[in-house]
Amino acid sequence: MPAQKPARIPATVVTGFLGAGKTTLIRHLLENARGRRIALVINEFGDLGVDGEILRGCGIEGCGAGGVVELSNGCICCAVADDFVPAIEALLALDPVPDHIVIETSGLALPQPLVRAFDWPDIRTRVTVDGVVAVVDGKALAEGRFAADEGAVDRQRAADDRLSHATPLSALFEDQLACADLVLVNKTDLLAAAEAGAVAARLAAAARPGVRVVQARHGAAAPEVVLGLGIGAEDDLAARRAPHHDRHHHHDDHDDHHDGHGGHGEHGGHHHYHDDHGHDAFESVVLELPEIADPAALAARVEAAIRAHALLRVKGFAAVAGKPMRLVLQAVGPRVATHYDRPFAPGEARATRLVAIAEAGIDAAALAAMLTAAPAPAPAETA
Ligand SMILES: Nc1nc2c(ncn2[C@@H]2O[C@H](COP(=O)(O)OP(=O)(O)OP(=O)(O)O)[C@@H](O)[C@H]2O)c(=O)[nH]1
Repeated sequence: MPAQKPARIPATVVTGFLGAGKTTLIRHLLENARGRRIALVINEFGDLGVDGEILRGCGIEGCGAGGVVELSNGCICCAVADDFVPAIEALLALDPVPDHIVIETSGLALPQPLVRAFDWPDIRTRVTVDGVVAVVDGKALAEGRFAADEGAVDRQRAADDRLSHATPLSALFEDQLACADLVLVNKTDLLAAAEAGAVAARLAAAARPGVRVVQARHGAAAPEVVLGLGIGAEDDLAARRAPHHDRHHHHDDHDDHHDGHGGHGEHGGHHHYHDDHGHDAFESVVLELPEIADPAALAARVEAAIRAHALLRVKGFAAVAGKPMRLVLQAVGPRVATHYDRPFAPGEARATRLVAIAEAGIDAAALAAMLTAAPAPAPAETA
């Protein structure tokens, strides 16, 4: 007979903007789980499944052994009852049941509708929200990338004074922060100690009173700090609303305006995130490329595309001619990084696929042309 489990399984919701380090944190938690069975629910924007792949491909023993469920739809919101409840039920049906559930939300998702989903009658009796952890890219914050005055969107906003003055970026960031029970200032390796301290102080002032702010490098926070907060977040949702909703807002229940069913464009997946004003605030474009010759040339093209199209995030995998290993490409803001993670499995397609995410209005065709443009001839290999 399986050991007696507590009445309700704790679930930790990991929120945080695109590229803040959610997957990195979760990987660290799994590496340090010490026998605790952690099940994952991964919800990504864009339909590439990169995070699940990274977590499964990490080669850590027991990594994701507690079960991994992917919700392919980037926005957990009104689609919740369709996708989310069965995902949780699948994890609850595991034998033995997981000790803890960790949910990685998409970097563009609001945590509030997800927490609300735990109020669903069939879920509520069996799972409780242990806590909401907001991972923040300390470097991006220090560089002002979430500042409320970011150009393009403000112009659009100026044309419609019904709207709040928060940009989709800053509004989303505020929402994620307002929902947090713990804030993890990540990427402090890229900051001087004083800068990191200043960012942490700013976040502590912006978060709800009493919320702990801790600093981390490469998501390295101890499981004891992140898991087991025991909050029961589903019971105090009303307190978890960002101030910008009160400034100009008239919707009775804005969270339900999110539409998880992103439209599908011609570029193999074109997702939209609707902000709470009903705009398509963000979009993703999935690009399929042939095997590439030169990782550095790909990285250079991605870097140029980030500048040209103001991309917020690019990630994916590439097959490099002559290399048995799969290349992972990651870009957050202006920086592009690549590394090889694992060999392609026998029979696995040697595909190159990238997902690019930007604020709405991106010219997907021009972006695709830019990234798929025939590269300059690769430098001749010397034997
Ligand atoms: N220098 C530095 N890089 C980091 C740190 N944490 C994560 N990264 C890198 O930042 C990139 C994004 O990290 P992820 O963990 O994938 O971020 P994420 O929040 O899961 O991203 P999305 O799922 O796309 O929203 C990766 O290239 C990481 O290796 C950190 O503390 N310092």
